[in-house]
Amino acid sequence: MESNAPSPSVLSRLLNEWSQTADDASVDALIAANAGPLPDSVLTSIGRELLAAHRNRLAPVRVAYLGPEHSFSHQAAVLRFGETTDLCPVATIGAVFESVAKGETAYGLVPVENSTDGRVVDTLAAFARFAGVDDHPVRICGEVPLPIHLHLMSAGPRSAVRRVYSKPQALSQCRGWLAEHLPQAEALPESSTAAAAARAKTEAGAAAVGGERLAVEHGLTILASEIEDNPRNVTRFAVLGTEPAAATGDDRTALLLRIPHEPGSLADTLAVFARHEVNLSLIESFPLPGGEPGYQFFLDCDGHADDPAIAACLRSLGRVAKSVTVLGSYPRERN
Ligand SMILES: O=C(O)C(=O)C[C@]1(C(=O)O)C=C[C@@H](O)C=C1
Repeated sequence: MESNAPSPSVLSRLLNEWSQTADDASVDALIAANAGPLPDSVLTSIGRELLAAHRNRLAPVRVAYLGPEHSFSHQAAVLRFGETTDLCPVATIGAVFESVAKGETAYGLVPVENSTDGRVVDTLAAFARFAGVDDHPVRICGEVPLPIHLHLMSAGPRSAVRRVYSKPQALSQCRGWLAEHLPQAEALPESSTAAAAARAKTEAGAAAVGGERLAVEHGLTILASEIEDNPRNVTRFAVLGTEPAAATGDDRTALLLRIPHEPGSLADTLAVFARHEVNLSLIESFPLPGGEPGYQFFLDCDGHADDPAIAACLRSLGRVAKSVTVLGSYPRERN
């Protein structure tokens, strides 16, 4: 019987022809020209996978993420780097930074902030720790906004659930639902949603909160779907790397500022952004290391550090702040 499926050699020719000249912008162009029948989301996945497969054949890439497999960090890594990339699960967010810093992996994926729950403390703590190290090579070179849908899953029935495990951020994103629908259950922390699912599989009376794929992989039953308190729940991941990303005209810059611990110092700092007409999209205060009095601040602003306006703003900041660390400039992704 004749098959309509292209042979592997046709596929690899296709792969070569399209991806030899293609880059990330080509995937966007593919979507812009899409007249069906495939939906944009499918075409985006195909384009990205082709590109990733070709790049990996030329120079294999390793990427660290908070595992185990099928965590949201894993999903973000697949979205950004494709299934053919060597995706390496590690146990903590700090270990993702270490892996990139030591050159064990070229990139890392870490969650930075969630639209319901706010900042991810472990990530900011790692940035704060590494920013103090001279010549530290880890920087942000991209972002991945990922819609987060949370499901309650268990090996037993809902009436038997006494403990609900997940990463604290995921538990917090559905704390209203848990309080209303499972008031008898104790919410307990795990190192990731994927680790929580593994535990729910073996522990009687335990359930996990995580992504749909985890239930499939661990043979758990979904007891309640989409339990996130905010239906537009999105987590923004940072892509860590050691090479700076070039300016695209639609970029974001992440900064860590240490400012004098005295009245008016934060106001003076913010006035610099206003004077240079630079828009801020995030500001988070964070304690200084070693219990020193005062705070350090994480800020995201629109633009690239190489843009003249941002470069001038950074020079002025250098005059009011004790230290200014550019954590990275990278293309903005819209979700
Ligand atoms: O535990 C996971 O699955 C993760 O990838 C971590 C993480 C986070 O810490 O924010 C990522 C996305 C969701 O917000 C929940 C958990």
